[in-house]
Amino acid sequence: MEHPGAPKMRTKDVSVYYGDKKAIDQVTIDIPAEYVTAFIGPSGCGKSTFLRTLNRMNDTIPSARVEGTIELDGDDVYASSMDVVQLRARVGMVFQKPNPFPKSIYDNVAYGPSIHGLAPTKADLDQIVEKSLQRAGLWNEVKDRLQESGTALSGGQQQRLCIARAIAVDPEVILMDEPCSALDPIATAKIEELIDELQGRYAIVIVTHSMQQAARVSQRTAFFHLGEMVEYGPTDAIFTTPQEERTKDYITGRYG
Ligand SMILES: Nc1ncnc2c1ncn2[C@@H]1O[C@H](COP(=O)(O)OP(=O)(O)OP(=O)(O)O)[C@@H](O)[C@H]1O
Repeated sequence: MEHPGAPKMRTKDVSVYYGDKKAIDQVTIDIPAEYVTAFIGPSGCGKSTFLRTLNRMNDTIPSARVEGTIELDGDDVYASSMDVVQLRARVGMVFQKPNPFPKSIYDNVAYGPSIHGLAPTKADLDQIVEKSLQRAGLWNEVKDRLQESGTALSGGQQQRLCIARAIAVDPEVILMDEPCSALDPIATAKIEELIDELQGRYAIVIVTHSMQQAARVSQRTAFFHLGEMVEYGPTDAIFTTPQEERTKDYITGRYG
């Protein structure tokens, strides 16, 4: 790695349509390899839509169409040769509502590495499960109940389980779509601490409604408005010396 801000993903002139409606207009951005990048902006401005283009989650929406180019370490994400299952292991995703599989805690984490052939033996798999749960800050809370259902955990624990599940396949990028919006303040603080610990190991992109959260967890912030990326830069600069009028209006609470 040349420097922490070196790009992991690059998008160029990315537009996204739902049918005839344009939801994202020509977004060009470099996502740094070792930073947390926050996407902020008012409701409906396209943050989630753009996030989902990065690992082709929009493929699951029949009316969605993506134009422009997106690269992951120089690989064209939308190339016909791109294996989407592999892509989503390299670019993992954590959703707004924790969505563990209705399986044991162990199986939730073990499933990905098993289907991707990352664990030749049961001992290897055990080790991946333990390491992933540790990294997700959940190991101590669940180590004695790995066979219990993932859905029996609290909301905050379920979200950390989903992060462990993403980590287990050794991703390069983790996309988080408002990962704390269904959580209480204590569970939210734990996820924010966790993001801090994971920073540097993975490129992390987080969509958040909370400017405070963006300021706390990210090193880079992109401000979206009406499908455009209006401004992008170091988080401190976006919040203290925004260059664009629309960014200024948003961070001072004039709309949103
Ligand atoms: N599956 C879909 N089909 C059609 N239109 C959609 C779909 N998903 C989103 N949109 C539209 O695309 C635009 C951007 O939505 P998106 O959810 O990406 O914005 P957002 O900034 O993430 O909003 P929020 O913060 O409220 O989640 C909105 O006008 C929305 O109505």
